[in-house]
Amino acid sequence: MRFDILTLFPAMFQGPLTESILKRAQQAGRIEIHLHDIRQWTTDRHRTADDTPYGGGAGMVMKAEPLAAAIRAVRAADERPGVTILLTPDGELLTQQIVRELATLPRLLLVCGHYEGIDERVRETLIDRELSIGDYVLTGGELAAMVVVDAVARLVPGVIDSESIVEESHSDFLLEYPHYTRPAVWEGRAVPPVLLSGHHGEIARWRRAERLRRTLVRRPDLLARAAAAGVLTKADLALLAELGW
Ligand SMILES: NC[C@H]1CCC[C@@H](CNc2ccc(C(N)=O)cn2)C1
Repeated sequence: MRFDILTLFPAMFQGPLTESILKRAQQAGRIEIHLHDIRQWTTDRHRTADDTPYGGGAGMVMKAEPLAAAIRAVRAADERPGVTILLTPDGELLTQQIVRELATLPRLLLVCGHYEGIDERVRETLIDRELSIGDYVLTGGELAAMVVVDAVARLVPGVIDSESIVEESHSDFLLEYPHYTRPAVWEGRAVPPVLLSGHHGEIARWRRAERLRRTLVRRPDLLARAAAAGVLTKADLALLAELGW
């Protein structure tokens, strides 16, 4: 899978995309990440990428010409079809379901805005989808783009071992079961005995019950979505009834 990131600050991506899992995934050729400095497509001496807003008001707006030229040039750089996404607080809220959908694409172009926004005419003509990582405003779209790359890349086959994806949080709307490792007793707190029993069926049932209980307590909204999606078994529903759901 190929990611193209269009930004005014490519250097911001050193670190999250050059360390650990994403670095290894790139070295293994599972994913490609290409950074593009939007200023490369400015044409004036001052390399102007933003300007004052029509209608007045504070702040600056990203100019249409450089951004449009950058998007068109980057799209043309690879024949794989891609979806062009603007990261913005006004966008559709990112969920694991959307992440899974994006992970099936051959290519993603992520546009990182800055200032007060980007010229609306670019949004109307060249942006396919607008996504938000949450209801808060950041200084730029770069951190949001890193979140999207991280969440999507980890679902690309071969990037992480597929077992750990099966029962993680939000995979089926439910939260994760609690995790433990050695020592068996830590500061007087013992690991739940069932996990040391070696009874794999009981362990699976205990973990499923923990996922349901934690989701009920912490994120009842997700439980409703799980029920609507039909991912709750009869056993799940019986247990939830016991828990008062
Ligand atoms: N009008 C402000 C807005 C104009 C366009 C550029 C963004 C950059 N900042 C962002 C980007 C994304 C998110 C998010 N929640 O995904 C938050 N903040 C700021």
